[in-house]
Amino acid sequence: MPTPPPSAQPPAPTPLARLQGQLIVSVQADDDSVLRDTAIIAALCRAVLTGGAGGLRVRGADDIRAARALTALPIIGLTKTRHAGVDAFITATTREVREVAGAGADIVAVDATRLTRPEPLVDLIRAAHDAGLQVMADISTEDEAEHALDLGADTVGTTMSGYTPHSPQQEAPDFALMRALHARGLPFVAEGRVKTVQDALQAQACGAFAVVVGSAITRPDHVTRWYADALGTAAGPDHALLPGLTAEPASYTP
Ligand SMILES: CC(=O)N[C@H](C=O)[C@@H](O)[C@H](O)[C@H](O)COP(=O)(O)O
Repeated sequence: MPTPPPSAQPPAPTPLARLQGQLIVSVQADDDSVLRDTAIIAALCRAVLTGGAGGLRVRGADDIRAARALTALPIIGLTKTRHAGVDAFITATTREVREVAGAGADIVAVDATRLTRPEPLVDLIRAAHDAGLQVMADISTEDEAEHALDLGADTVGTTMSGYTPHSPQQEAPDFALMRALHARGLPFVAEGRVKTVQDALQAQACGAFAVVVGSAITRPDHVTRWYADALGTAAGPDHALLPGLTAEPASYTP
């Protein structure tokens, strides 16, 4: 039977469509963490892919390239940069959008809050689409979500709730925001302080089309701190590590 012409074939699902219902694992390490090393990030990516992650969220060109070499599953890429005089820090410039695209991400996460920003959000969205990437707009409120989607973002993430002064400061994921987005028919990824399987299930029940879990899976230093603080046994690295060893990254090259 002859192969149908390309136009007759169904279009390939978009990276976001492939993430529907999936667990996305954010594999990032803080700059002052001993885990802040691309080889370690790559090993963590392999571990979570083995465990059943349906996608990855990865920061910085080197780590995105390392993740790309491991999987064809969707990768959400981002940068985190403190820009002089402004507050937005998640992929806030078109140069960084292109850097994330060049490193092989499928989706770019951009700061879509109303924090002060170096470049207009609409320019970031356009740059991403021009580079063939979908856009996940990281927001902290319903209004920010609506605005980002109006400007052409492909989805929003609740990532920034709790990290802007105008959103609720709380330990739990922002389920109220999730419910509000769902009630307005706005597509969203649940992200931010999803710490337990129960949290992830609740996020799904609130209408999330995918759930991102970061620290609870890939930041053992943070998770240990949660337990130690709760038990009242927290000791600093000076107490725990032998002289000469620090909690600083071993071989990080920015
Ligand atoms: C606010 C901010 O900078 N969030 C960052 C965004 O990429 C990451 O540091 C978080 O780990 C990620 O959002 C996942 O969240 P959690 O680690 O809580 O599961």
